[in-house]
Amino acid sequence: MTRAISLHEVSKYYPKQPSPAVDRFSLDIAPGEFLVLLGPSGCGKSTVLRMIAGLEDITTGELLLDGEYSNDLAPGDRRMAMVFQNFALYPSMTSRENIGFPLRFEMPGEEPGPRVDETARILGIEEILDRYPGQLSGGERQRVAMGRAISRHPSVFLMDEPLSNLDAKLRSHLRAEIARLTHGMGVTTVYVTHDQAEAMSLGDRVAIMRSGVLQQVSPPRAAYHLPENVFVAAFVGTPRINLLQATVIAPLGGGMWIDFGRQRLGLPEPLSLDHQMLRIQQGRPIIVGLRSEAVRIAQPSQAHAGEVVISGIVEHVEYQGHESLVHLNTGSRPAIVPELEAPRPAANGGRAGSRRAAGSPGGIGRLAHKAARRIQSTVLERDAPASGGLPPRPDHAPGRGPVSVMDRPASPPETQTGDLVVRTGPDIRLSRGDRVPLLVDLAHLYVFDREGRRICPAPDEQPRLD
Ligand SMILES: Nc1ncnc2c1ncn2[C@@H]1O[C@H](COP(=O)(O)OP(=O)(O)OP(=O)(O)O)[C@@H](O)[C@H]1O
Repeated sequence: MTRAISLHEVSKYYPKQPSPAVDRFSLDIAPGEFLVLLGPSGCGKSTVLRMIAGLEDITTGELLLDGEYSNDLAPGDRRMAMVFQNFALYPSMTSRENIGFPLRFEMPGEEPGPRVDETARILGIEEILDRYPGQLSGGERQRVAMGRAISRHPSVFLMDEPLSNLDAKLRSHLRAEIARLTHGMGVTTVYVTHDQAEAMSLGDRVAIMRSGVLQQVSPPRAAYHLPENVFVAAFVGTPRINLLQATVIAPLGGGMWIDFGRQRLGLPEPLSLDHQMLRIQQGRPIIVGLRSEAVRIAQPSQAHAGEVVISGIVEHVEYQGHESLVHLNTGSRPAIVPELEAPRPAANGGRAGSRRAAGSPGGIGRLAHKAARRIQSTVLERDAPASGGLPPRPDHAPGRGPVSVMDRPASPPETQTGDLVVRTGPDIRLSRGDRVPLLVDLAHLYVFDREGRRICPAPDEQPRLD
């Protein structure tokens, strides 16, 4: 039997800790669902998992299992099986004994052999049943650990970074195996990871946490395409989304631009509904998000409808075999999400940046409060645009831009990293200092407000996932 799990406003305070490890966490997990808890180290994922398992007391809030209040239910009565990162096998027992051990308690008087054999068949580990953990590879040990969980026929699997001790190839192989197994068995699974690629490939839904606070729960595609805030946008996706500080310029006479300091993006007219909504941001700082698929290096003559032209100067080309990542300087100021990266080194030894506390949105009701909790201190901003060899500020009308193809400035810029990373084919030949035209696809433009909330595409819009 598989079961529903509901957490209502669950908080966890550890002794002597000033702030909660988990802060008013609410989530409903459907029977048979594969739910991934995703977030950076220390954000409270394992604590949530352990509260579901009954290994950690809930300080405030409610845990419901199949609708029944279960905060005080003993771990052994929850019919849940856990798989940990460190395999947790008994070294003096063979694989067969490790898998059969919990069954001796769950099915007293019954011979565990048939269940162990059935499990070994499912996992393809019949060959190693008589070996001890010390005689197994990491991947084999983790299979045995999973076997021990599966053989119990639990109603819920709780997995805490079960693959993080394995090498990349094995991880991807076992990931596929876990997906196949859990979906095949239809057992509710809660899976903790800090690896966004793992979360995206495994989860029916992904719950993204930051500093104990749930940021967004959605299917992986929505987490990628419609991140609710800048933290989610930055955490999900590889290469990481480009985040640039900008302002909206919308003169009364018409037209609208997004101004990055040295360059502007002209929004095509007639303005889309989403872009019209940006008018209220006029003059306020915003954060623009451009995923790598939103920008391409190409001649302006190749621009499709909805693409506008800016330019950038090549700082560095990262060859990756199947593609290259081109780091460019567009003269913009990156916005940095604190937990996810150290501030990038400033150009020419300039100041690294100043932390500005994100303002509270003020008491405009519960939703606003909730949103504020999600996004507190979301972004750092780097003070000055990178200097040296910057592209000129284009004098362009909406929808048009400067055309300057790979002309090499007399003295190349001295910046160490760019503000924009663009994906290209592996064969592109570029050198540091080349100026290249960039086509920005406005259909893939994200805009976040000063507090990091997504404002474009508008939040209440139906997902447009094409
Ligand atoms: N037993 C404990 N006593 C005090 N603080 C704790 C305890 N366990 C966890 N914490 C703290 O609670 C916060 C959340 O920890 P938790 O292990 O849930 O995070 P996590 O997201 O699972 O991190 P990781 O991915 O590194 O395991 C952290 O700040 C951690 O230091």
